[in-house]
Amino acid sequence: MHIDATGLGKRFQRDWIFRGLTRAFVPGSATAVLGPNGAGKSTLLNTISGQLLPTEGNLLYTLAGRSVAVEDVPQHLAYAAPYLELLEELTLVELLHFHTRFKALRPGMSLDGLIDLMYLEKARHRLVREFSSGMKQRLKLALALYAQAPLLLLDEPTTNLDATGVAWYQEHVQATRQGRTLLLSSNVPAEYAFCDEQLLVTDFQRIPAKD
Ligand SMILES: Nc1ncnc2c1ncn2[C@@H]1O[C@H](COP(=O)(O)OP(=O)(O)OP(=O)(O)O)[C@@H](O)[C@H]1O
Repeated sequence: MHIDATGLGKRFQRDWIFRGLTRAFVPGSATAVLGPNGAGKSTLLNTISGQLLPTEGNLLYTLAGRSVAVEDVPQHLAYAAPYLELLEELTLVELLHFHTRFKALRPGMSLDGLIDLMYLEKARHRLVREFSSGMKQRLKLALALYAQAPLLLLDEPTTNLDATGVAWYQEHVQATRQGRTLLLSSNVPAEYAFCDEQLLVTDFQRIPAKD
């Protein structure tokens, strides 16, 4: 998906979180959205995903040469973030069946294939609520990475992962990023080292107020 942000700004009450952001995000690119805690990385991802309305500026989405209305962006989007919860009252297999009714897996990937690559074969019939935080994170990431979605947003993707989990993430993000538009919010170099673009949110916080 091609995304054109023009003069994008977001304000909560009187505070501008970012302002004057003009940038294109293109298929095949991976952009690391960087900045210290509270800088506005998640706010920017949520604005680009269409879940938060910008206070000013425009976002235009184009897919295969056709414009996409902001309300239709979710159907083209896969999003993994610490604040997006899993349905923990389901078993792993139940959750995968439920989730993939709304968000199909990419061609060639099956539910069993996904369970295998997450190393969760023994947990097929366990409630997700009983998973460790690292198992839950691998599940969130696998659902996003292997979704059939041209726009991929990852917020702090290695949260709760140990060194093996981080290596697993690096392998699978590389295996699935081709042709997608990827934005990744992070403070951890191991998460974003592969990204070809960087966007420092604090660069968009010193814009003089017009009002
Ligand atoms: N719904 C909201 N209403 C008011 N203020 C908000 C809201 N959401 C976020 N903020 C504020 O916006 C600022 C940016 O928050 P955000 O979560 O985007 O930062 P972040 O860079 O992702 O931080 P972190 O690295 O800690 O995850 C913070 O000051 C936060 O308190």
